[in-house]
Amino acid sequence: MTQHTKEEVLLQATDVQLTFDRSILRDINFCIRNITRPGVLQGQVVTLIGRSGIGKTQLFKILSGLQSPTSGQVTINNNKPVKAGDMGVIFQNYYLFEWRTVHQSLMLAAKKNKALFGREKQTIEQYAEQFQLTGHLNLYPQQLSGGQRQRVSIMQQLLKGSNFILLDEPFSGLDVCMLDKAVEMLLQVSLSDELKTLIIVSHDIENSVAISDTVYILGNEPGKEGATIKKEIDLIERDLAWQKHIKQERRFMETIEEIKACL
Ligand SMILES: Nc1ncnc2c1ncn2[C@@H]1O[C@H](COP(=O)(O)OP(=O)(O)OP(=O)(O)O)[C@@H](O)[C@H]1O
Repeated sequence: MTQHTKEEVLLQATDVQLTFDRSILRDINFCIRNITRPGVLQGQVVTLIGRSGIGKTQLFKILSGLQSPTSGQVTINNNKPVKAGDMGVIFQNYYLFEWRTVHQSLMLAAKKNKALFGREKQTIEQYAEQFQLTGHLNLYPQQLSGGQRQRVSIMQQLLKGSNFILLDEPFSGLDVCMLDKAVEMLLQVSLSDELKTLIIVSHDIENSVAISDTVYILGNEPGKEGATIKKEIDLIERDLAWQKHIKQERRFMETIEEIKACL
């Protein structure tokens, strides 16, 4: 197993319940901790998996502070209840301001981040190079491909300085080639900054697990209404985390089969 330590709590969900006309989510408890490895500073990548209609989007909204649970709470950064705006949220359609150029949108995001004061332009250029968008900064969103829009959305959140980035179906609508690039890019984001925590909600089990260190499977338990965390898989303990070509390994495929059997 890769040598590592789990340190302070970054996010905690405690007894989260969500009820509409029936129970949707119940007894959701989990904790995301900062992980350190000797000589490596990096963030966490957590994936939430569950079959269609189970409650992933509802949990995503609760984690991002966009919806209040019926009871229970989600706290971040030393026990503060999460509120809308605390998290960088990247929705499936990569919403961008269509009337602004990429550079204008990115500048707006950078200006919100006091830590970048005076270095906004330079930081945008650095990220644009890293995300292969240098030649696209003066284009409007409608002139970009799906993959490029996705990269601009992620850059926006990084520039804003969001330490938590929630991604709803980050792999949908991407072709096979772009998929590999998206996986690589998210891995790069998580490995490039110890403070970033990526929380991914996805149907794409292979690709999301390939970049995660923890997987939570949301599901129903027999005789109980409402979904809960049925299983937590620690990919670090299984030595499946942080490896670029993990998808080709048999051990990885076995874990994927285990997850599918749990859905
Ligand atoms: N406003 C609402 N009122 C009542 N029930 C709702 C409401 N919004 C969602 N639901 C129900 O909550 C459940 C969970 O929905 P959710 O969108 O979270 O599922 P999901 O796991 O994200 O599904 P998918 O993978 O298909 O997107 C569904 O059964 C849905 O019908």
